Amino acid sequence: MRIVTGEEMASIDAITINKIGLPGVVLMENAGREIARRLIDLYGMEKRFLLFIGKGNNGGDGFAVARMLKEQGVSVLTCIVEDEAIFEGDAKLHKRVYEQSGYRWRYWKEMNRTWSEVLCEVDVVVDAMLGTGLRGAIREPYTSIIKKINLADKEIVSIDLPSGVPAGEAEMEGEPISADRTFTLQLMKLSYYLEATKPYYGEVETLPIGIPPATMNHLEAQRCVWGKDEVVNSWVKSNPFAHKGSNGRIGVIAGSQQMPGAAALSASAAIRGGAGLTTVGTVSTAIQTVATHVKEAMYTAFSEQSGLIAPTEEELFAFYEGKAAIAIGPGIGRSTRIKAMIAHAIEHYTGILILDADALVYVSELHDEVKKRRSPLVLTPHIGEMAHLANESVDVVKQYRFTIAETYAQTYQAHIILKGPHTIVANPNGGMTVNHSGNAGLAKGGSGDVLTGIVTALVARQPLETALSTAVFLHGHAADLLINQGFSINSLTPSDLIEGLAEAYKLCE
Ligand SMILES: NC(=O)C1=CN([C@@H]2O[C@H](COP(=O)(O)OP(=O)(O)OC[C@H]3O[C@@H](n4cnc5c(N)ncnc54)[C@H](OP(=O)(O)O)[C@@H]3O)[C@@H](O)[C@H]2O)[C@@H](O)CC1
Ligand SMILES: Nc1ncnc2c1ncn2[C@@H]1O[C@H](COP(=O)(O)OP(=O)(O)O)[C@@H](O)[C@H]1O
Ligand SMILES: [K+]
Repeated sequence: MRIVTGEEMASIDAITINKIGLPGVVLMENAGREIARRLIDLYGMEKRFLLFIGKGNNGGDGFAVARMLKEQGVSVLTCIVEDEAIFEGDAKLHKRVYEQSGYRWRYWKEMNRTWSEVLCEVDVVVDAMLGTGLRGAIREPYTSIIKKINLADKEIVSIDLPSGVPAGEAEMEGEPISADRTFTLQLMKLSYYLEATKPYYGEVETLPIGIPPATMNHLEAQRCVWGKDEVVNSWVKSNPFAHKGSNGRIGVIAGSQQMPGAAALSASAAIRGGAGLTTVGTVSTAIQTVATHVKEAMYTAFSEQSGLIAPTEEELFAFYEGKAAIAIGPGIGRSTRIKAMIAHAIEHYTGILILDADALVYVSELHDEVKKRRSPLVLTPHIGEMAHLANESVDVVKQYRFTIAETYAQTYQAHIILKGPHTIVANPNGGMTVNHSGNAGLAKGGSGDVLTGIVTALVARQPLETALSTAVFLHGHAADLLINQGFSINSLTPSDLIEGLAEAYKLCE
């Protein structure tokens, strides 16, 4: 499913109406029917509804919902927010149909006088005030009404968007509706995936309103949800005659004297993640520790300096030999020799190169080398690392994570896995996916090392772009399954996660 901004949704609506020829009033009728059906499913026939109607098309949806609820005998109070509001187009037609059906509405100004009595008569507030047409700071009378609704201690259901929440990356200006539930129409809205705006949505359900997929081909940004269906449908089954070599020879350059664990986590995750042959390149002291935990891997002891790897050029070329993918970063630490190694890999390694953690620190100093690279490069930053790469503040990256990941991926022709809740995968061709698995149990040192292992294993045996999105999904899915099996969010560990992959991978098999 696509993820869109308000402007993109408006262009899709316009193509549906003007080119495909499906009138806007039909879309509104569809929205009304779907929402009324879901409201009755969820709350039953006995609950009393109060609908707030804005003067744009979001309000038009509201009239359609109110009419359909009333037709079925449900109790509905309908309130037009703006005094003397002039309705136009599709919203005007739905207002007229509502009125001609014999149903009444009141203005807010009048309802406000008896607000406490009104509240005693209703159970659920339905917010059809502002949708994708919101521009700038929330104005009166919406500001005061939103405040009153939020304070009313009633169940709140928003249509399309919680009123006052922008659909895209624009910053929120003013207090929006704090919904318990949002029925978003046809496509997911981008602000659902942003830290500042997601909490206002409550539970989200996407309802179809009859917009054909052909109306979306013109969109420059190709953002899609990556969930179970996408994982299963894109999975390329392994050949039953596969051997360890054909299942992917990969390398993990990770760990140091101080941090051998990072190498163990990445390597075990790669092995559990399906890699045929995994070689770990690290310092000799780490090998002793890691090898007792990761028995299936092979090991290369690199030259070292002060407890950190400092591989020679010969050692690096030998390590690259025959490997479909190599990940560099977890626990390697920082030094000029490490920077030289990253530069070398970017320039000379011709397989799929994955850079994570400490390796990312040097990428912003190696942007010229990155631009010259012709083989695939995957970067796996969390928000802080992305801020460093893009030379922006963490707050800016949080607010504009889609734009920043997309721009970076296109500028440097790199695949970006921007981690966090709803991890984004941005590909150099402009395609982006947003992950729908995972939970706060992953917010623990080492979870990223596990992801790197899974990514490295999968890119060696699945098509690159789907491998990245699927690796992110399976990482989160393993965490979700463990929580369902009774693990607590607080005590979940990256090692549990690696064990959990066995169950998570069943989805694909
Ligand atoms: N036929 C269709 O196209 C379909 C559309 N659909 C539905 O329509 C929604 C989009 O409709 P839309 O574009 O009319 O905008 P909408 O969200 O109702 O708001 C516009 C109104 O808000 C006002 N306003 C703006 N900013 C404001 C602010 N800061 N503070 C206060 N007021 C502000 C603005 O006032 P103005 O600035 O023009 O005076 C105008 O009156 C979409 O979310 C979906 O629900 C679906 O049914 C499918 C078919
Ligand atoms: N609250 C959360 N919900 C979902 N996923 C999360 C959450 N917090 C962290 N994660 C995931 O856990 C991983 C953490 O990676 P990273 O920040 O690199 O940590 P580490 O330092 O452990 O390597 C990422 O895949 C991230 O998407
Ligand atoms: K709304």
